[in-house]
Amino acid sequence: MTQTPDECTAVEPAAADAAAGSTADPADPIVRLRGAAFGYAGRGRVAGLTLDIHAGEVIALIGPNGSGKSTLLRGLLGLAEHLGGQVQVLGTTPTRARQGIGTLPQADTRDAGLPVSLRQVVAMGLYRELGPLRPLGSAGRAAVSAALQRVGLAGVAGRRFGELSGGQQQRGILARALVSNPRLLLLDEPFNGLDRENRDTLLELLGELRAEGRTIIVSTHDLEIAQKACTHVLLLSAGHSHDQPGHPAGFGPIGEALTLEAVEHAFHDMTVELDEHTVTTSRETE
Ligand SMILES: Nc1ncnc2c1ncn2[C@@H]1O[C@H](COP(=O)(O)OP(=O)(O)OP(=O)(O)O)[C@@H](O)[C@H]1O
Repeated sequence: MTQTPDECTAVEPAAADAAAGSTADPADPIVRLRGAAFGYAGRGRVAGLTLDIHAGEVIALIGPNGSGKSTLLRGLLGLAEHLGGQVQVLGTTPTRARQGIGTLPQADTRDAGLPVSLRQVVAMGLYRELGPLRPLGSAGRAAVSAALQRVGLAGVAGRRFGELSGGQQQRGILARALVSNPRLLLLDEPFNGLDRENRDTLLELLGELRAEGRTIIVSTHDLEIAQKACTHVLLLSAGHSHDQPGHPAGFGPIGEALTLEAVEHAFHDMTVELDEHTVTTSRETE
């Protein structure tokens, strides 16, 4: 990952889309942002993003609540509004790139009550390619089985998704993200609420995915995960007031950019403590 100066003036999203176009070169970065801003209802929630993420890099996305981590991940999928700057994902626009991206949204955004089996949940990861009404076919079924095997859940494939433990559901959603063999994975706090065993399993899996050369952006508050599984860190800081968008506070290889000073800078109005492996924060005014 290289950090470049914010040399590109913001352009209209439509112009950025046209620029992204179909001229993708395999050597191009997987994600290229130039002064990018994302938000909702016309209001920027994260802005000033200028960076390149290259194939095989695993980025830990760290920042206080509300700094825009989820908004950035959603922006890369075309699900949050692109409000300025240039955005290129897999050589094209986020919306067009979406099919090539595996995602794991935050646990609280999922509907675990749906009457579907784990196998059906994982198969949903193929519907963007297949279309929802097309049968999976033998290749699709084999991909679903392989993804379930990979996350250690082959034995519970037929169980109703909502009956699985939180850790199993999380691994199931990761299988859904992996089933289409994506080049880019966007994982939003995949370790939240996991017990030690599930956390270790996921950490090991992340290491394997990294070794395979996949590009991954993973938001986390867990520094041990950042240090063990990631090659780079992007620190986001919240705006100084509620009206201001979050913005980058540090960016680079883990060994250089993930320091206590940098984390304190990102969590600027909070007291930061690093326990065994987690960033714990409290408001200075508390
Ligand atoms: N769908 C939405 N519509 C409007 N505002 C939103 C929406 N989702 C998030 N926001 C707002 O955008 C800001 C950034 O939120 P976001 O969820 O991206 O932060 P985050 O860094 O991921 O936080 P957390 O660590 O709590 O998940 C917050 O002020 C939040 O209230």
